[in-house]
Amino acid sequence: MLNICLIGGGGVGTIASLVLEKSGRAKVTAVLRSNYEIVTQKGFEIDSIDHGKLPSWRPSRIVSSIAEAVQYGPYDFVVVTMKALPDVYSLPILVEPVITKGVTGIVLIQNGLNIEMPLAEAFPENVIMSGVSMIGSRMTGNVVYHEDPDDSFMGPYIHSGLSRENQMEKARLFVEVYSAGGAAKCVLTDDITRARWRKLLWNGTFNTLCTLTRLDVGALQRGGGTESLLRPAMKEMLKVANGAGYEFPAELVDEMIEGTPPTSPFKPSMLVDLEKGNPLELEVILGAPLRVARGLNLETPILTMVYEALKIVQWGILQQKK
Ligand SMILES: NC(=O)C1=CN([C@@H]2O[C@H](COP(=O)(O)OP(=O)(O)OC[C@H]3O[C@@H](n4cnc5c(N)ncnc54)[C@H](OP(=O)(O)O)[C@@H]3O)[C@@H](O)[C@H]2O)C=CC1
Ligand SMILES: CC(C)(CO)C(=O)C(=O)O
Repeated sequence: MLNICLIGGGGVGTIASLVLEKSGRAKVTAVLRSNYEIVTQKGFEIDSIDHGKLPSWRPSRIVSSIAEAVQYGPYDFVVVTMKALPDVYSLPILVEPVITKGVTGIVLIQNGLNIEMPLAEAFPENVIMSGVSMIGSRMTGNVVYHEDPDDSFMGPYIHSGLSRENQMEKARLFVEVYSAGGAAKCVLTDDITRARWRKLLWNGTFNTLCTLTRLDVGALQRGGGTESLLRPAMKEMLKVANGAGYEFPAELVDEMIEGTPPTSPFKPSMLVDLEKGNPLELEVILGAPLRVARGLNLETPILTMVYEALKIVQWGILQQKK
């Protein structure tokens, strides 16, 4: 039985806890924050495309802080399903109390690029892995509405502190357990960064342009944004990915745009965060690839303008939070 600490009981984290517990091979201690009280009292009310309706579900244990979770360690894995916000908090400092050197695998199920790097630097004797998830799952209070299947790539972020085999083994174990819990699809990959770049083509453009215009993905296109901003921005992202050594065909841009029809009322997570007044995952979704572009001397005029504008939006959100 794996002992797992999961931090972040939102849309993704609740479904991940459920899947891990359903495997019968893991006990989850979930660290909750704003929804701690309500979930303790009522459980999570889940409506899931993969798992059906669960009126009052709880993981093995719920705690209100990482400090409280420490006593239930050591953990085989710490799963992080908070928003990736390196400009707001330091993840290595936050998780440090629940990490046992050489033992605990750290799993980041989050959007963005290079999110694993600071953890690999802080914990060179631990396996760091991450998940690129295509799930659609939203949380309000204790209510989870999971509408798109839990479909992900997971794999180790290979670093020099441990043997490659050791890192692949630990990641394989996590994927095995996650798959056993009834996730729609969970595929082990030895190149998680490639999966991250591919998803960034969508997140780096749809998420950011919808947030800037405050429009859903359909309205962004119906309003005339496809040829003026969306496609050129996605081509810039493709150029940076290719420059970084992650080759994708030019047709992938058309495929991604065609796969997101102008009739869709879908709001990307960054727009949802803006509407809730929450910080945006701007640095990992757009800042990180643009830093790669700068290092490669690649021009990204549209993405750079979008990034600079959203940095000001982020500043406004963080001022409100103070
Ligand atoms: N939702 C989706 O469909 C998808 C999301 N993703 C990615 O998955 C990641 C998670 O997203 P999502 O589940 O939607 O995010 P949510 O905002 O729904 O959930 C994040 C949770 O983390 C909690 N949290 C934040 N900081 C702490 C802390 N210090 N201690 C304990 N809990 C904390 C938040 O609590 P509080 O309420 O107190 O802020 C919140 O419950 C993101 O990187 C997102 O981009 C990827 C694909 C799809
Ligand atoms: C692509 C999508 C919708 C994941 O399912 C996403 O990652 C987001 O909204 O940020």
